[in-house]
Amino acid sequence: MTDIHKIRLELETILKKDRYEHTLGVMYTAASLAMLYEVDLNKALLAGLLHDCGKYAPNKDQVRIAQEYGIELTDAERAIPALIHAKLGAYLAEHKYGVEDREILNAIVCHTTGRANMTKLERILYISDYIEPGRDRDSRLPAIRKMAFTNLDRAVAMVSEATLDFLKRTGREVDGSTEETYQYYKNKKQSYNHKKRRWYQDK
Ligand SMILES: Nc1ncnc2c1ncn2[C@@H]1O[C@H](COP(=O)(O)OP(=O)(O)O)[C@@H](O)[C@H]1O
Repeated sequence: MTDIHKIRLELETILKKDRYEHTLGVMYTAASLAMLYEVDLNKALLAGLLHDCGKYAPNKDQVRIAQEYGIELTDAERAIPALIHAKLGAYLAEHKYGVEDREILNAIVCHTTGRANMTKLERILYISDYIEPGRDRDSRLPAIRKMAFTNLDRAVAMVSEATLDFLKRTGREVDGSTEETYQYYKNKKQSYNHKKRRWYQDK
C-alpha cells in the first residue's frame, strides 16, 4: 500500500498528535525542496511521511521491538535507543507500508544522524526533519532554513553542526555518524553553476 493518502490516515491514528503534525511538516518541506532541487516529488513526500513511523513506540521499547523484527542494531543504537526509530521506520516502510524504493528506505535510515556522501533525497529528508515549520528549538533556524533553499550541502553542514551542539550542550551520548556528516559536508568543495544560477549539487 504505497498510497500516500492511506498511509497518512493510518499514521494519524498511530502517532501522537505533535509527532503527526511534525510528520506533515517534514513531508511538505521535503516536497518543497524536491521541487527546487529536481528530485522526484512522490519520493520526497513518501520519505517525509514515513520518516518517523518507527516512533509509534517509546524509546524504552525500541530495542525489544527491533529484536522482534530481526533488525540488527549497532552498539551505538543499543546505547542510544532514540536512534533506533530510523532503522525501524525503514523496516516498517518496506514491510508494512509497501515501499520498495531503496532510495526512500535509505533516506529514512539516515534521517536522524545523517552520513557522509548522501544522495539528494537523503540530504533533503535530513534537512527537512530539522527545519520543518513546527520546529523552534534553535535560534539558527532562520539562517538554516534560508540555506536549505540556497545550498543543500551547506545546509547539511549547518544542521549537523547544530545537532552536535545540542547533544553536547544537553550532555547526551553522541553517535559518531553525525560528526562524520558534519566533517564531510563542512569540507565538501562547493562550486557555483552560473547557467542554473545555483550552487552545484552532484547526483
Ligand atoms: N548522532 C547522534 N547521537 C545521539 N543522539 C542523536 C544523534 N543525532 C540525533 N540524536 C538524537 O536522536 C533523537 C531523535 O532525533 P530526531 O529523529 O531528529 O528526533 P526528534 O524528531 O524527536 O527531534 C533526538 O533526541 C536527537 O537529539
